[in-house]
Amino acid sequence: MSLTTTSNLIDGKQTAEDIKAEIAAEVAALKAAGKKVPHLAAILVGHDGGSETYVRNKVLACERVGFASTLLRYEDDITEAELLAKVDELNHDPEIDGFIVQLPLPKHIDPEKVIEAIRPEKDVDGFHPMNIGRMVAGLPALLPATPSGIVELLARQGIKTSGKHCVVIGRSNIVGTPVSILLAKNLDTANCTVTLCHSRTQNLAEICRTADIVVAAIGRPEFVTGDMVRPGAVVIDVGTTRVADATKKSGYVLKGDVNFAEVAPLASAITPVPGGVGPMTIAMLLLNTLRAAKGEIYPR
Ligand SMILES: Nc1nc2c(c(=O)[nH]1)N[C@@H](CN(C=O)c1ccc(C(=O)N[C@@H](CCC(=O)O)C(=O)O)cc1)CN2
Ligand SMILES: [Mg+2]
Repeated sequence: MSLTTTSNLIDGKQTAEDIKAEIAAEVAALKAAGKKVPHLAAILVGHDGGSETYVRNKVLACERVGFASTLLRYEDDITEAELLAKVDELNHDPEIDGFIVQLPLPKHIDPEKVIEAIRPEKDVDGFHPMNIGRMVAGLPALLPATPSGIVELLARQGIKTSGKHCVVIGRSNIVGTPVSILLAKNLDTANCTVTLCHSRTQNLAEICRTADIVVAAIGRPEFVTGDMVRPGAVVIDVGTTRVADATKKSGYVLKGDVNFAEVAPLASAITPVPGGVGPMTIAMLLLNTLRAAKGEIYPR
């Protein structure tokens, strides 16, 4: 049987819609019970095109599920001290259940310092060391959205992970490192044997070919080529790089970290870009906001 058909596509967009419908039903129930609806705030610094899109989509997603949302925009000359003061205001604002600071930040601002300044119970990105530490320890935590979105996507597609060899390419704090930890956890939706590869890994292609599941999160367009993937592997593409293309109205095309034309015919299942992991990131952010509002992880 040929695997070259679209039947091996993992529809992250639809899965994210399903999750949003579940969240919307919970919000409707909260409303019906006379309770406050969850309120997400987002801080956006500067005018990066990708960040503008992602934050806009986060605000639209809040509307979709019935959350309140607040967007706080600052120019890219905001000082680190000023930004930390805004974070502190949100930390102490009883109306706000959770908030994010969109990354990347301008070079003069230390993202680690900003992330550490967010109260863990409002850290709906799941980036604070307290949430990362709790995740590593297997304690209830607000989990980082893209990693938990990948695990959820595999689970909802019925893709078996237990005992499988998963090769993660990329060790960022946002995706590669946390997803490698999550996938190795003793959970029904994980239980993988994980190899974490990065820019210094030797024999990367060879290691990749041993994978049952490849997670490409290296931020290099079309890095994973056909010769790196074992026929029948599951391929999860986290990359969303805007590559200049004068023939497009937008001036760019969106490229994943996987050479889709080469890899899709080999893979038993593969996420597209767009429409794969990206929408799951936003759905899981909403889920974290609901959890924060309900005090599920850190009781109020
Ligand atoms: N504070 C945060 N900053 C960043 C995060 C994050 O989780 N929190 N992750 C990425 C960007 N990101 C979310 O913020 C994100 C990236 C991509 C998508 C997405 O839906 N992509 C679409 C395509 C959209 C487009 O046209 O560009 C897709 O893949 O279908 C959502 C969220 C870095 N920063
Ligand atoms: Mg995607």
